[in-house]
Amino acid sequence: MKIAMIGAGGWGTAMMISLAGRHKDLVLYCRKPETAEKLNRERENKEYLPGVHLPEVIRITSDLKEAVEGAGCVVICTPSKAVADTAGKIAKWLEKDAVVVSASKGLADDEGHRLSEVIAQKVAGITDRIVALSGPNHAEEVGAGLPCATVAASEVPEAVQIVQDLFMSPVFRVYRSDDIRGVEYGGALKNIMALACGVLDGIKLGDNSRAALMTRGLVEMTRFGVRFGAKMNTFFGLSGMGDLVVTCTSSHSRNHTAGVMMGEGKTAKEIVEGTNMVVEGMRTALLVHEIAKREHIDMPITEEVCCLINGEHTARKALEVLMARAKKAESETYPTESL
Ligand SMILES: NC(=O)C1=CN([C@@H]2O[C@H](COP(=O)(O)OP(=O)(O)OC[C@H]3O[C@@H](n4cnc5c(N)ncnc54)[C@H](O)[C@@H]3O)[C@@H](O)[C@H]2O)C=CC1
Ligand SMILES: O=C(CO)COP(=O)(O)O
Repeated sequence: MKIAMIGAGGWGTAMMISLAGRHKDLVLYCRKPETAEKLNRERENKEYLPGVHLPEVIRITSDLKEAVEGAGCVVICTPSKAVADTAGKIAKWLEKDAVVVSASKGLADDEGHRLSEVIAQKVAGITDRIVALSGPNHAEEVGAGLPCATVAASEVPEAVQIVQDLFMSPVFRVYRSDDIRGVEYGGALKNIMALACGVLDGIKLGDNSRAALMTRGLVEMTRFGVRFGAKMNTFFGLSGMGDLVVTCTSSHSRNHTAGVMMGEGKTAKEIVEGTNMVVEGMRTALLVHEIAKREHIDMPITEEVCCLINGEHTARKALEVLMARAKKAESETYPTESL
C-alpha cells in the first residue's frame, strides 16, 4: 500500500524512517520545493531530525497531488494549527476509502474540535476511515530505531486495524483503541503539563513537586476529556499517562524545554521566535483555558500556564496560587461523569 506523509518536520520524518523498514511505496511531502530538493540531495533532515539517514525508498516531493494520489493511507503531521487547512487541500486527490491518520497533537480551535473531527469534515463523502495515532514517541528516538509503543484509535474498527498492521514493527508497538476522543485529548493536553513541568524545573523546585504536578495534571487532563465524552481509562494508558511521563521528563521535549526557559524568565514570545520547531502546548493551553472557562471545568494548572504565557504571573506567583488552593479530599477531584 502507498503511504503518504504530509509534513516533513521531526515527527513525519521519523515515522517515514520507521515505515521504511517494511514498506516500499512511501512519499514524504514538504511544502517548500527547495526543502524537498535539499532532503533529496542530502538524504537527511538536518533542520528537524539531524543525524538520521533517510532511506532511498522514501520519495520526497513538494507536489501534494503526487503525494496523495493513489495512497491507501495518508498521514497528516503538520503543526495542529495547520491540520484543518491541510486536510482541505488533500481532499481533492484523496482516494475513496483511504485511511487518513492524524499524528499531530493539539486541538483544532477554541470550540474544542479535535483534529480528527476537522479532518473528517474536510474529507466527508470520500472516506470516514479517520485514525488518531498518539503515544510517548519522541521523533529523535523513533528515528534512531529505539523501541517504543503507541496507540491507534478510531471509531472505524477496520481503519484502526489497517494502521496497526502498517505501523507495527519489532521496535514500534501499536495498540488499538476505540476511544479516539481520549487518545486525542491525552496527546493534546499533556503538552500543557509538560510546559508546567518545565517551568518547575526551570526554577528548580525538585522531584517531589514534579511528581505532584504530573499527577494533578493527569487528573486535570482526565477531567477535561471525560467531560467531552472520552473514556477515563484511556488517560491511564500510553496516550495519556505514557505520553505525559515522557513529555514532562525528557530532554527531547520542546514543550518541557520551553517551560524551563519560561521558568528562567524568558517570555513566551521570545521562546517561540527563538525556535523553528512547534511548541504545541502554548496554543493548546490558551484554547483549553477558553473552553474550560466556558464549560466551568476546573483546570488550575492550565490557567496558571496561560497566566505565564500571557505574562500575567511569574513562575513563583503561579506556584503560590496552586499551593494555596482550597483544602479538599483527593477523591472529590476525580471526574465522575461524561456528556
Ligand atoms: N516531534 C515529536 O517527537 C512528535 C511530534 N508530534 C506532533 O506532530 C506535529 C508536528 O510536529 P513535528 O514534526 O515535531 O514538528 P517540527 O517542529 O519538527 O516541524 C514543523 C513542521 O511543520 C511544517 N509547518 C509549519 N507550519 C506549517 C503549516 N502552516 N502548514 C504545513 N506545514 C507547516 C514545518 O515546515 C516543519 O516541517 C505536532 O503536532 C507535534 O505535537 C507527535 C509525536 C511526536
Ligand atoms: O509528543 C511528543 C512525544 O510523544 C513530543 O513532545 P514535544 O512536542 O514536547 O517535543
